Amino acid sequence: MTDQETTPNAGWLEVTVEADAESVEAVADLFSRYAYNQGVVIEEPFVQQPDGEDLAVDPTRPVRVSAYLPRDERLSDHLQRIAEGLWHLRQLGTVGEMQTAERPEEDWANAWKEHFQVTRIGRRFVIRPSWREYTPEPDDLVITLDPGMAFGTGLHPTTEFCLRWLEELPVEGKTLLDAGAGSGILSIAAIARGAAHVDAVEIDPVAVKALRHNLDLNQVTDRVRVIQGDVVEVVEPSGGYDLVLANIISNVLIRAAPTLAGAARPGAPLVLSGVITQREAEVLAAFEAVGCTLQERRVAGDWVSLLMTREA
Ligand SMILES: C[S@@+](CC[C@H](N)C(=O)[O-])C[C@H]1O[C@@H](n2cnc3c(N)ncnc32)[C@H](O)[C@@H]1O
Repeated sequence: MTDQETTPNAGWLEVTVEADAESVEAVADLFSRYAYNQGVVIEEPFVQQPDGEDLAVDPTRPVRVSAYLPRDERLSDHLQRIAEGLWHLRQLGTVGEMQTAERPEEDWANAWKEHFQVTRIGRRFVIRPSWREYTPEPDDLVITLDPGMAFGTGLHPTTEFCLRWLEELPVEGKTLLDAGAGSGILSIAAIARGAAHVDAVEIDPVAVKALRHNLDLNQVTDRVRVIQGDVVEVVEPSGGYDLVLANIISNVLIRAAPTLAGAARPGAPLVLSGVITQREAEVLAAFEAVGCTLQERRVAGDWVSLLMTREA
């Protein structure tokens, strides 16, 4: 967590819901409106393979979304609103019943932080939560993160897809667009791989705060420009980027396809992530319609990532 100036003292109510992949972001958004410092934990049933190669999601474990609500005079009102919100979300997807658990005040620090361990992704990237020690191996590219409420701890398959592409694609000396930058994890990773410059676009002001903080932590503020706003409105469709990264939900990707395709220089790759398999065909069609060609697709459980190139 970032910016925890004061912590309420009356204890916490932890609320948890299990949801399908498509509903997770909406549930997390709902919880974040009432959670302390808008913090939400998403536990993806994702397991890292020992050989570091393949991604795998454990289908026997559901996705869990949880948050800590302060035990204050607004609690019952907030629970009511969450219950209403969950009811609406159940009309659209699979969202389980809300579970609650009392948490004493002293659980707070650990409850947040125990979820985030030092994690190796691919051969070289190591995600280090800012409160954990890590001694790097010679080739490691360490990304120090304080995820706060922003998406992007490296633990989510959609982020991992992008990190693996970043390890494989030519990045050195290039100019990148990170559309939907969240915590800034991909922008920082790109700079660690030798990118010359990244434009990091993020719509959510709370995420932008975490993003700036993480750029500071990694001392890359001079090479990453933060642009707050909707990617469709703030990105130049003639941007001439050498690589476009977009880990955003399908609806936004589809809407932003002309902008993102235009932003890539002719022949440049676009990495699309955040796509659930049910929406893959629509996302693909949207990008093909604006002159992009599929090069490769990777799948992990319900999630798919597409590597496309803009026509030369
Ligand atoms: C799935 S997260 C990805 C975060 C990070 N890039 C990663 O790979 O882990 C998607 C991010 O896109 C942001 N976002 C959603 N719609 C957007 C839009 N129209 N323009 C810019 N950012 C957007 C969200 O606020 C969220 O932080």
